[in-house]
Amino acid sequence: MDSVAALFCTGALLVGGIYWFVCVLGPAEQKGKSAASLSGGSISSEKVGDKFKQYWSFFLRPPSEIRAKDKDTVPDFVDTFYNLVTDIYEWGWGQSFHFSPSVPGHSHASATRLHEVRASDLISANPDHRILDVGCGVGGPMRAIASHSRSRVVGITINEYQVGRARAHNRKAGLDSTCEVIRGNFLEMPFEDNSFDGAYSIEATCHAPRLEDVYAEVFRVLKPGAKFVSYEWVTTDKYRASDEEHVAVIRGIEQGDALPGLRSYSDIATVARAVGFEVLKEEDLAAPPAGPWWTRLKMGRIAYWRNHVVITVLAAIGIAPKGTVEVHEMLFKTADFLTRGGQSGIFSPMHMILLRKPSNAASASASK
Ligand SMILES: C=C(CC[C@@H](C)[C@H]1CC[C@H]2C3=CC[C@H]4[C@H](C)[C@@H](O)CC[C@]4(C)[C@H]3CC[C@]12C)C(C)C
Ligand SMILES: C[S@@+](CC[C@H](N)C(=O)[O-])C[C@H]1O[C@@H](n2cnc3c(N)ncnc32)[C@H](O)[C@@H]1O
Repeated sequence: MDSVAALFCTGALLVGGIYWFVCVLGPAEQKGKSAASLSGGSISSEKVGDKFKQYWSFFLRPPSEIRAKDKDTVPDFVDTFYNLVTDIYEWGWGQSFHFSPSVPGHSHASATRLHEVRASDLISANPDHRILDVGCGVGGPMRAIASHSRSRVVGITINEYQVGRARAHNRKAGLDSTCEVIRGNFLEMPFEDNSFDGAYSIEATCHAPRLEDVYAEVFRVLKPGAKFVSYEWVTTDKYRASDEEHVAVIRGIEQGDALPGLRSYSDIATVARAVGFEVLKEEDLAAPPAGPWWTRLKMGRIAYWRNHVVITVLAAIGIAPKGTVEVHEMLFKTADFLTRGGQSGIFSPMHMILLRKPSNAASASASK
C-alpha cells in the first residue's frame, strides 16, 4: 500500500511540476499556437536544419556584400526566415510581430493594440477606405486596424505559411470579409496603380535591400492624396560606426532578424522624398517620454529558458523539427542584441514616418 501511495505522490508531483514549468512559469502567448504544433512553416520537417544553415551563412556576410551581390535573392532568404520563425513568434510573442512602447497601466497586449491603432489614425483610415498592409505577418495589426477603423484591409507577405495562418486567424475573428491576405513581394506588388486609399507598414520594410524600391511601389499603388505611415527599424543619432560595441549589437540584430543592413534614421525621409512623397511627420516613437519597448524582451528571459527546454525535449522525441532548437537559440541571442540596442539608445524599431502622395501626382512612381 505504501508503495502505491508513493507512486501516486510521485506521479502527482511530476504532473504538477510539468504543469508549473510549462503553464505557470512565464507562459508562452499561446494564442492559437501550442508548443506541440511548432513547425518549420512551409519547410518540411527534415529540411529545417539545412534551411537554417543556409539562412545563417547568407546573413553572416556583411550587409554591403549582400546588397551588392545578392540583392535579388534577399526576399527568398527572408521567406525562409519566416518559415523558420513564424510558429515560434506566435507561440512566444503573439499574432503581432512587432514591438511597442510600454504604457503604464496597460498590458503588453493593450500597448500593442495602441501602437497599431495609432498607425490607423495617422492615415485617417475610415469605413470607405481600402487600406494596404505592407508586410502583414500573420495579421495581428490588420485585425486591430480593420476592427478599429472599419476599413477593408489587404495585407501582403512574402511568406505562404503566414498567408495560411493570417487567413485562419481572420476567419476565427469573424474578419475574413474585411481582411484579405495575399502572398507577394512588396518590391513588385500585384496591385493596380492608384488602387488604395491608404497604407501602413509595421516593422517590415527593414527587410528590403533598397528602401526606395518598396516606397516607390507603395507610392505607385496609392491614390493621389492618400497617406502612408511606416514604423522603421533604424540606427539613431547615438550610433557610432567607430564604436565596436555599437557595431557588434547592430550586426547581431541584422543577422538574427534577416536584415540586409539597417538604415540610419536620417536616410528615411530622403528616400521618401526621392520617390515623390510629401513628408507630413517624422518621430521616433521610442524616444522619451515613451516607455521602453524592450522591457517585454528582458522580462521574458526565464520563459525563454523554459521554451528552450520544451523545444529541446519536443525535438528529441520527434514532435518538433530538429533544427528548431538552433532557430530558437538564434532568437534567444537576437533578443539580447535587441535589448542592448534599445537600452543604449542606438537602435529604434519604431521610427515613424507619415507620408502623403501629392494630390496632383501622376500614377506611376518617378524613381523606377
Ligand atoms: C520586426 C521583426 C520581429 C520583431 C519581434 C516580433 C521579434 C524579434 C525577436 C523575437 C523573439 C526573440 C526571442 C524569442 C524567445 C527566445 C522565444 O522563446 C519566444 C519568442 C521570442 C520572444 C521571439 C518573439 C518575436 C521577437 C520579439 C523583425 C524580424 C524585422
Ligand atoms: C516582422 S514581420 C511584421 C509583420 C506585421 N507587420 C506585424 O507587425 O505583425 C515582417 C513582415 O514583412 C514581410 N516581408 C518581408 N519582406 C517582404 C517582401 N519582400 N515582400 C512582402 N513581404 C515581406 C514578412 O513576410 C513579414 O510578414
